[in-house]
Amino acid sequence: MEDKLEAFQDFYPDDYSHCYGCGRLNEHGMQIKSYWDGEESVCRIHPRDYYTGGMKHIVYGGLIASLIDCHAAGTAAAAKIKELGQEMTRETMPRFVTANLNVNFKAPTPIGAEIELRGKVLEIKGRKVTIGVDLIAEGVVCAEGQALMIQVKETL
Ligand SMILES: CCCCCCCCCCCCCCCC(=O)SCCNC(=O)CCNC(=O)[C@H](O)C(C)(C)COP(=O)(O)OP(=O)(O)OC[C@H]1O[C@@H](n2cnc3c(N)ncnc32)[C@H](O)[C@@H]1OP(=O)(O)O
Repeated sequence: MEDKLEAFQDFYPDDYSHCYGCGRLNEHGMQIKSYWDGEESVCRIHPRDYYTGGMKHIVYGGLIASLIDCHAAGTAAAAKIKELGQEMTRETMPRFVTANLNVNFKAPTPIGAEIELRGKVLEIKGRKVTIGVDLIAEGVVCAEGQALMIQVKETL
């Protein structure tokens, strides 16, 4: 039976599915999955307990940045295809890479808690899509990110 495709990342073609954060074909990666939830995008993940940041009970900041980055990349692709009025398919899904990423770390992110990433499309300007992402754990916004994603030219 064919796999059911539904997360944004499921629509990345095989050649583009090796990202450590979001590539479904990277067996060592986090394989995050992002979805629409109304006008926002959402991703939920339980990072493994060895992603510690200095102290045993705190998530590593680089991992937090990676999660925000990959959720923003998926959201940018999904937002662009929505703007074009097209369906997500492996043939049509545009590919975006990060040109700029800013993360504000607001509170320690506890290890062991489910992390929720909520993305908002802030601007779509041609190939440039700006996404804001809140990273939430135990009801607290632990980090806020903003990413400028650029659609790669060969996928236009
Ligand atoms: C490349 C091949 C790999 C393909 C893979 C695809 C993978 C799809 C699967 C998903 C995977 C997800 C992965 C997670 C997200 C990463 O982690 S991606 C990895 C980290 N990011 C990178 O490696 C990107 C490295 N940088 C680059 O390749 C190129 O600089 C970029 C970002 C593609 C831009 O190059 P370009 O297409 O030649 O852009 P260019 O025409 O110069 O500029 C376009 C516009 O963007 C603006 N711009 C460009 N860079 C910046 C910047 N840093 N700051 C502000 N504005 C900027 C320009 O000013 C310009 O604006 P306008 O004049 O149009 O208003």
